Amino acid sequence: MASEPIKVYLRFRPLSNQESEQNDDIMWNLNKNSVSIQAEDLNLFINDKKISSNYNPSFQFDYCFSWDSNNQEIYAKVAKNQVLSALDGYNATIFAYGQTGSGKTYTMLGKQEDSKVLASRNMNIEYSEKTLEKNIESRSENYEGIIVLALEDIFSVVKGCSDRKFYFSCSYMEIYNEHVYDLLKPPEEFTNEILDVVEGPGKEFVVRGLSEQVVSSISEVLESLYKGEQNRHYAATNLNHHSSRSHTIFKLNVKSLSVIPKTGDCEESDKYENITTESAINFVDLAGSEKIKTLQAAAETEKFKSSQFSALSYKSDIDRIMAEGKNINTSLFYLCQVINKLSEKKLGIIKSDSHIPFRNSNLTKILRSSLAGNSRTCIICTATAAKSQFEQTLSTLRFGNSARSITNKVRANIKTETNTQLLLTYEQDIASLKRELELTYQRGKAYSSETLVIRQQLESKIANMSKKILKKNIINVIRMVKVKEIKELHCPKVGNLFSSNVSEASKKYMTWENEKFTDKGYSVYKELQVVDREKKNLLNNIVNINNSMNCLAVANQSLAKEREKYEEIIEKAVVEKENLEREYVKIESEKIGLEKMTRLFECPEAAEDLNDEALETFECLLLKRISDIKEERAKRKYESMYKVFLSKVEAFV
Ligand SMILES: Nc1ncnc2c1ncn2[C@@H]1O[C@H](COP(=O)(O)OP(=O)(O)OP(=O)(O)O)[C@@H](O)[C@H]1O
Repeated sequence: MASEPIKVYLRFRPLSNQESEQNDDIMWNLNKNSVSIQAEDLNLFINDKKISSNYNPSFQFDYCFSWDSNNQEIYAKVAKNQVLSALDGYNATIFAYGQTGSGKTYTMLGKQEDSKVLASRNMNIEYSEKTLEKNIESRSENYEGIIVLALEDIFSVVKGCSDRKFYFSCSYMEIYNEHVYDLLKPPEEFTNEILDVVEGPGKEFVVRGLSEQVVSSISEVLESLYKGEQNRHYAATNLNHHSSRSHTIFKLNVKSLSVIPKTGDCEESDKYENITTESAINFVDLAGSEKIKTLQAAAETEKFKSSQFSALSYKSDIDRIMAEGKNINTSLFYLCQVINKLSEKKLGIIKSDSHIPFRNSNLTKILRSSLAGNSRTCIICTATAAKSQFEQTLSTLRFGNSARSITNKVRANIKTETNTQLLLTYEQDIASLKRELELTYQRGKAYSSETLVIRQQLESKIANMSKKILKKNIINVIRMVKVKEIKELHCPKVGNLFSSNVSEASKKYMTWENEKFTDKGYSVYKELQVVDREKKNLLNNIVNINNSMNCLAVANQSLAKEREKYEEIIEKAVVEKENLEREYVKIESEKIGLEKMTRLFECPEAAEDLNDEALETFECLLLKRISDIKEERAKRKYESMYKVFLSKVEAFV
């Protein structure tokens, strides 16, 4: 995750007719990246005690656009990169902040006429591919705002992307008097339902029940946008006869899918990787702040009165405008509070774990992920350089300056999945859609027309996903069958077990190819599943037998080794036994000889019975015995004499 500062830009609008008529003057000095008060005006304000003498306000921005800049320049410098990076999985937020009549809506939506005229004008635009190219080429001639310019860029890039498939959906919400409304509802249903802002699992706030329109072309997106514009709250204020009385967020969700071959060994069914990106671009047009006393003055002008029909409606309209103004100011106050806290945290003025009051308003809840989350965010501060609006402009500049120190943690939302994982994701999506559907039923609105529409949408999504899963499952089964066919070539025994099932399955695959998702196709698929199960069982058996055989082979090997060991021992024992036998024979014969000798000594006359050879042997033995005895005696005698000699030598020494 990379840290990325929120980019903050300043845009001054030209002086309005009203300002020019009142001979208002431009009082700000603009540089590329900074803005300050012109020297003569500074002295004037100090003399009038509007600012203190030691205060010379100068504010830094990522870029300051002067009153003669047009929307195309702003878009190219501020939003283009952010918008296009959404196609690579980065979330983006572009929002306009400034006092009423400073040019926020002009920047986001372009030159506004009456909203209904605008809506019908734009809804009639047929955004053919030619129109798209022509618009991009001749941008300086038109008045389109950042949203349209961004859409033109997005759809032009997508058109040139042949290796990726893109999916878009959009939503459009309004926060009016602190209530959230779905601007994409039909006008007659629009104000009926106030939507809840709830905390999602990823700690992100989401608007429950906000509708999402699936769109696939620029004209479809614009149709939704201008449909929503028709629902939006506008009123006349002192500075703007067509003032937005609500904050709006137009969100474009972008998903893309590309499939690439996988390298390395892998299952047949996982030979490809599916790379998906998922992102959202938020276009935020805030309502403009206005001093309450200015609002009151505006409400009481003749111009305003003449636009009303009765005294009663006049009174209630004043009350409404005052309430709107207070709500706008309150929510903008909470937004400033959040921006200031985030900035102080970043600058180390407050602790890094300090509480940021996002929960104070729906606006700050919804903008949390853009101001302190995963989003490439840029803020366009719109203002007037007119002297009469000095205080409001100063407050906008302060807001921008604080926002510049905030950083977000940004990462691309990219997922790489194999077919199996993708299937799992689809299954999980289906499960969560089913849960959502179940919840909708439980809320007891199952039979209201609105719920029926949601249900139909969810059911069609489920049906689409089920079809995808079904198709992928069948492809997997076919692939496995093919693998078995190949195995059959190499392992005929196993092959025989399968051959009948395989050819049966192949035939059924052909049937399926022809009949796709008809009932027959579905029953073929079911049968294929049975074949698949049988095949798996057989394979399991073979694996088990193989395992047993392996065990036996191992046991056999260790027995052979044991046997070799014992054979060696036996061989040695045999040799030893033979040696012992020989020894025994020798000892036995010696014993016999000695016994005979003993007998001859005891009875010498017995020698007369001996033959010549035995007599000679006896003689040899006798002589040897005598010589041994003599030798023994001589040795003993010598040893005793040597001892005597040694003792004498010792005695002598
Ligand atoms: N840069 C600009 N060039 C020419 N005209 C502009 C420019 N910015 C604003 N205007 C004009 O000023 C008027 C007020 O602008 P816009 O409605 O955009 O203000 P806003 O900030 O959205 O006000 P609010 O908060 O009250 O809705 C409009 O008539 C618009 O056409």
